[in-house]
Amino acid sequence: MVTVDKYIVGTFFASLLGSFLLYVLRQKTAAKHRKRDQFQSGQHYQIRNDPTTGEGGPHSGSDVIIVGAGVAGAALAYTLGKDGRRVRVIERDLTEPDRIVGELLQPGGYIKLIELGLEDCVEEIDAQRVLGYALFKDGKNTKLSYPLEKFHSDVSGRSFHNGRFIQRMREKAATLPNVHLEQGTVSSLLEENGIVKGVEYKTKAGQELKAYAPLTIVCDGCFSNLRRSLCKLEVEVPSCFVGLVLENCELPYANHGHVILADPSPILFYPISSTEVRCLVDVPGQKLPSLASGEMANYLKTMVAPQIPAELHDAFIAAIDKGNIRTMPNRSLPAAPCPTPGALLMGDAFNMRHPLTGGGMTVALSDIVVLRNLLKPLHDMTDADSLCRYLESFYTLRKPVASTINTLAGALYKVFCASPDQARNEMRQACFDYLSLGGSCSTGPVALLSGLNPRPLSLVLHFFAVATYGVGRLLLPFPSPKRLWIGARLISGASGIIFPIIKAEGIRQMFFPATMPAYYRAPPADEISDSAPQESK
Ligand SMILES: Cc1cc2nc3c(=O)[nH]c(=O)nc-3n(C[C@H](O)[C@H](O)[C@H](O)COP(=O)(O)OP(=O)(O)OC[C@H]3O[C@@H](n4cnc5c(N)ncnc54)[C@H](O)[C@@H]3O)c2cc1C
Repeated sequence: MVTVDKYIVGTFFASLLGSFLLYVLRQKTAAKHRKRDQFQSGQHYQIRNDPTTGEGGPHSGSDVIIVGAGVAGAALAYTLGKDGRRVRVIERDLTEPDRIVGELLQPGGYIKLIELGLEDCVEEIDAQRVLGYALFKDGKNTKLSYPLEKFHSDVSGRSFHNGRFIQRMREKAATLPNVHLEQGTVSSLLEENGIVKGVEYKTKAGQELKAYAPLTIVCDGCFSNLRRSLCKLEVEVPSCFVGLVLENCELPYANHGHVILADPSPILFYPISSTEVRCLVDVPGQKLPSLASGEMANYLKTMVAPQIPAELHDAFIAAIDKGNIRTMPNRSLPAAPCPTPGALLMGDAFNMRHPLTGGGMTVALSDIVVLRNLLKPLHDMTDADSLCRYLESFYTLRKPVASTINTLAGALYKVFCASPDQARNEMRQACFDYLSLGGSCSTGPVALLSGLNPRPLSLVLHFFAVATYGVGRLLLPFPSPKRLWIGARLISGASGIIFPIIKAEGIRQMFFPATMPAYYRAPPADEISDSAPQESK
């Protein structure tokens, strides 16, 4: 009897405790949802205990101003905030972005996300795991898996709605008490004697304000208005992407990106949620068929639809008929900084590559890791000149990762485009067949593309292995003068593709970074301190 009583009393208290825990959990979840809703409507943000609002005067409260809270700005704000910096972020629009960019994060980028402590930002957004690519050409296809065997089981690519990912990062950054996120459009950098002291911006209410900090990091994206004085502007626009969302369809290879080597240029498909597939159709040049006149819908139906896998055809046509067709220019901008005391460029404002390989976010996140490590030992950043000299090493240290991803994107885009030139088409076919060989012929290039092994030398070796493979096939079993000639043009065409890109990246920085003096630059002595900012909890 006593045992039964004990059992009843025990059960009573256990259920009481259970109900209490359930209540606490519910309250927490409800608060989390309320906060998420506020974030999505953009109402949440406000400056907390920030003395620099308005004309606060030089460096009165922030260590760093970040312009733009997109992929780079939001991740950077969290990273520097976590390291104890007082960060002020000014973003033009804090509502959830709705864009066709930055939807596939390569596994190399996901690893950087882990290094920054931001990996939970791809959770709760219906992100999809990406395990590799499938390549389609002339009715044949081949599956190229990411070489993930040596990594933690959680590591893979992730694809998602860009806006949801960004909103999660903004939300996480704003949880830090020393990060202040506000809505405003920065109109100019405030410069005194060649040193950037801060920014001038307009608030949502139309008020014009100034903000000051020892370091201003400009992350205002691909259409940056502020980069003009901070880098050499050599933006190229080789093509545009036309974006559609396909619903209710299954990709031929689940959890894979799909690249169709179509005519005139590639078409991409990848999942962005459990029910949606993003399609990006590349259109060479800058002039697009008109959306308004229906020319675009006609182009997609007559020129593109016949080239896509049959499984996707109906959903593709339905997406065109639904009418939500978006376009974006595909820009490339080699990193060519004009080091300026008090300011730094990051993200697409600084460096862009063709988005065919989905490398932009990986480069941005990798750059943030490099910058974080450089800034970590610094206590005081007020000596703008010595900080600027020290940060020149950033441009060299970022090179192995950034230049490999950039070069591959530019070269692959050119190789994957159809061409009337027979030598170029041989190279395109050789590339498809080389990747289909499997083994290191597929894992090597995929490791480069995914950011898992971003080594410039490996890139050049694989690129010329493809060209040699193409020439070998032309010459075997019996070379003819015509085939010899095509082979020679193939090699010269391959060189003509890759060498200008490498030159723009900087041969020495790319292949021999350790020979650059900036590589060894030490932090300014009087700015290092034992009491460097502490990590925020
Ligand atoms: C069509 C296309 C598809 C792409 N797909 C991929 C992909 O699948 N994977 C991948 O890794 N990369 C992809 N990229 C590249 C990727 O989108 C970028 O590399 C990445 O978004 C760069 O982040 P960012 O923070 O520099 O710019 P953004 O994410 O664009 O953020 C810039 C932010 O600055 C704000 N801003 C701008 N001006 C001001 C101002 N004056 N004041 C205040 N705020 C301002 C903007 O509102 C915005 O929030 C793609 C690019 C294109 C063009």
